Amino acid sequence: PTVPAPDMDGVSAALKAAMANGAPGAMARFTGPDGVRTRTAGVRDRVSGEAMDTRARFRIGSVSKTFSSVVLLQLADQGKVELDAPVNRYLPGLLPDDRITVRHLLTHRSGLADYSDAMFAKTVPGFEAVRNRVFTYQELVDLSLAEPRTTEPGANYRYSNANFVVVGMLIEKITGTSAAEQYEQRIIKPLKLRNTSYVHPRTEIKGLHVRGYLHPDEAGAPLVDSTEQTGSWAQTAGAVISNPADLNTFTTALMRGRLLSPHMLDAMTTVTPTDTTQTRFYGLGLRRYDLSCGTQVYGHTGTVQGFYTYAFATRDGRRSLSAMANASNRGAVNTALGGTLEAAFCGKKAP
Ligand SMILES: C[C@@H](NC(=O)[C@@H](C)NC(=O)CCCC[C@H](NC(=O)C[NH3+])C(=O)[O-])C(=O)O
Repeated sequence: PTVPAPDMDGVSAALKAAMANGAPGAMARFTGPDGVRTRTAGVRDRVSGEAMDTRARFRIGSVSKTFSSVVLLQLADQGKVELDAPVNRYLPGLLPDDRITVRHLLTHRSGLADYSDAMFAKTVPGFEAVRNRVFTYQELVDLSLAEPRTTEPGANYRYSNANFVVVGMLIEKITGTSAAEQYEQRIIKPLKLRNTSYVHPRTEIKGLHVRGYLHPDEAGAPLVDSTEQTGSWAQTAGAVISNPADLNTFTTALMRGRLLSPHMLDAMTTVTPTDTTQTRFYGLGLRRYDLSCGTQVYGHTGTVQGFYTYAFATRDGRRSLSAMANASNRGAVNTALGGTLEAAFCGKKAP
């Protein structure tokens, strides 16, 4: 069946809207049956004034959760972990409730509180306090367990970074190697993602990269260059670095069944609603957005200091889009950037 061509003017308009709302720059890369289309706006570095560049690397935030989910689901495919088993079977005594299962982590239904809410209640002080800190997984889990749980296990969707920190612990316990090693072996090398890395706790982004800018809570206060950070507060929940081409390669390979068995990919894309709009859903470490033209796209969003990211593909993997704006703590930028999805996947609005 023919699919609508991407509305790249609409994509550009969304990037410009992201800038108008406070991003120094933004970019998008669409991959489809007619090839690759890219658009950029503004700068990747406010000091040098160097233009945004779709080859440049950046922090992808929670798109990392989909990388972590793929690794764990590959282990499930290999029979090394059972999704409906208690987490405590693999990490004895870690969680105070044996009813919390591996699947509850991947669907954000564990009830484990998100420690990042308190950590970043004051945006810039919170960031400055952790940007050079190295946390153990256990320290992050302890921060979560210090707060009340947010739901009975399995009862409600409650997004939490803690879930994917525990996923990182599971990956390392089950494989006996680091998450970095597992990303490399199972995703980065097989897909030849030459601009994707997990360098936690190193703070710099190697090679050609975008600088990210954090908006302070106080109106009118100067932007904070948040490019260098350990990302240790997020780790397997948000510390992967990538670029638009690699993200499109990743989401399309995932949807085309190159990373998981058909059974496991079906499990991953089996979703439940995350809100009452009936257009936003979550599966296993994967979001589904239902667009106005009826197209359903699968992937993840990312928010990390200085960077907003969208990385989505159609279920058949024939079309993908990744978009990034180098600002954060500015919801209007994130919303504007999200406009790239409708433009790219639904095409030009009928006149
Ligand atoms: C929601 C998003 N989640 C993620 O990407 C994870 C890794 N990021 C967060 O939890 C946001 C942490 C605060 C960022 C900071 N905000 C504040 O400090 C607010 N006081 C900022 O905006 O940079 C997702 O799944 O799409």
